[in-house]
Amino acid sequence: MNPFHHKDGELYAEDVPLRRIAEDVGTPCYVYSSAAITERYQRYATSLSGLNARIYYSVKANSNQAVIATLGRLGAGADVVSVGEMYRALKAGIAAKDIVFAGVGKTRDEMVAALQAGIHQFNVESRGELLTLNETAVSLGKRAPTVLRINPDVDAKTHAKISTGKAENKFGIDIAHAAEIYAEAASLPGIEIIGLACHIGSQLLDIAPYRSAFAKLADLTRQLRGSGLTVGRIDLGGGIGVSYRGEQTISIDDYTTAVMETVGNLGVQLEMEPGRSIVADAGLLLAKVINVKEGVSRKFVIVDAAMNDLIRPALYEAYHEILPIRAPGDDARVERVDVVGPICESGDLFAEQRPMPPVSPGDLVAFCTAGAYGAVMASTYNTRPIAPEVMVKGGEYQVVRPRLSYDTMIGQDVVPSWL
Ligand SMILES: Cc1ncc(COP(=O)(O)O)c(C=O)c1O
Ligand SMILES: N[C@@H](CCCC[NH3+])C(=O)O
Repeated sequence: MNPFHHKDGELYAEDVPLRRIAEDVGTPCYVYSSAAITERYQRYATSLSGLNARIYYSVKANSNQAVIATLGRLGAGADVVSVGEMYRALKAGIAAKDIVFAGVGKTRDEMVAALQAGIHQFNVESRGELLTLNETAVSLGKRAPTVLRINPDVDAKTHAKISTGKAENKFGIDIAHAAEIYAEAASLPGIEIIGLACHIGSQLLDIAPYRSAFAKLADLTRQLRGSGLTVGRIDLGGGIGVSYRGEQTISIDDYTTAVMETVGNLGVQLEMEPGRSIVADAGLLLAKVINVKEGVSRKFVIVDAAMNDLIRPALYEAYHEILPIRAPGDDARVERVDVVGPICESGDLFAEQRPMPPVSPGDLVAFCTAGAYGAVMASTYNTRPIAPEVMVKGGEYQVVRPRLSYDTMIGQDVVPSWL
């Protein structure tokens, strides 16, 4: 289902006209569809239902508590990468026993907080981290439930900045060192070593890298078991890509087949950490055209959203479809424009030479597929308030994070008395 659709010439989110949200909440603002989030999650749950598998929603993709709570109520756990995310997940109603803590640089304080909370699992990414976790757990009289995140040295064939499974990436324990470190983990009093994990990257469009990574984990599992070690769990990470501009992506059923054919007969508990594929196309960024400027060589559409609200185009040259809220008529002209924000950087560019129906100041536009890695990556650069977030359910909507006020932003600075 597409939660965003034109009706009577206007773009709606479920049963709510986006124009009404813009008038009520102001722009820019993020809008999420709870029906779409629910449906995206259910697709995973249904497809994986024949397997011994559990879904830990990757909170980094969209950590609004309304989103986490929606997924928690459907049965998802949470994959977090900081204690801040752990606190958010807990506050949104996810139990500590349903939280997985991944990340390449967990601090000792974070380990203490997660051990005291009693989380489900630590995904450990290096020998140094393993030893620190051991010491920390022993000092608290606890054992840390642990899986080792393996770097399988597989090319995920995605953008270099979001590829995580090659040996040159900072993530995970090199597969060549995995057996030795796993055996060491099994000997440590503060570590309960349970299994393995991997996550080879984000926005994967091809199933082949998954197959080779999972096959490597299956071989490693057999090798470890051959040396008398126990491997009871494998966390397969996230990464399934979404279609930003009509590209073909991996179907969840094909993914499930690849899982079954590689690690499905090892008798282990399986875990997945999807983020983007659950929330990306369940959200959009709503903005207003401030001005249309005719340059010598180009036409610029200047909108009130900027790279501080949605950084993906500036950071990864990512494509987001831009839809006018008023549906263009059949005979509408199309013109090539640069869509830019008001920030003082030439990189504050959402789209270059994009064919679009003509728009005028005051018109509303939507940046599509912005539910993942949108609001969570926002900043206050240029002292721009963080955009509010709105969740829609059927004909209802609610602001799930208000716009940050200027007073809140500016009020945090302290001018030293000794100046
Ligand atoms: C360890 C880990 N798990 C899960 C995810 C979620 O990935 P995605 O949003 O691509 O599904 C990420 C982000 O890439 C990650 O680093
Ligand atoms: N921020 C990235 C995804 C990073 C995935 C996190 N490991 C994006 O917007 O595509």
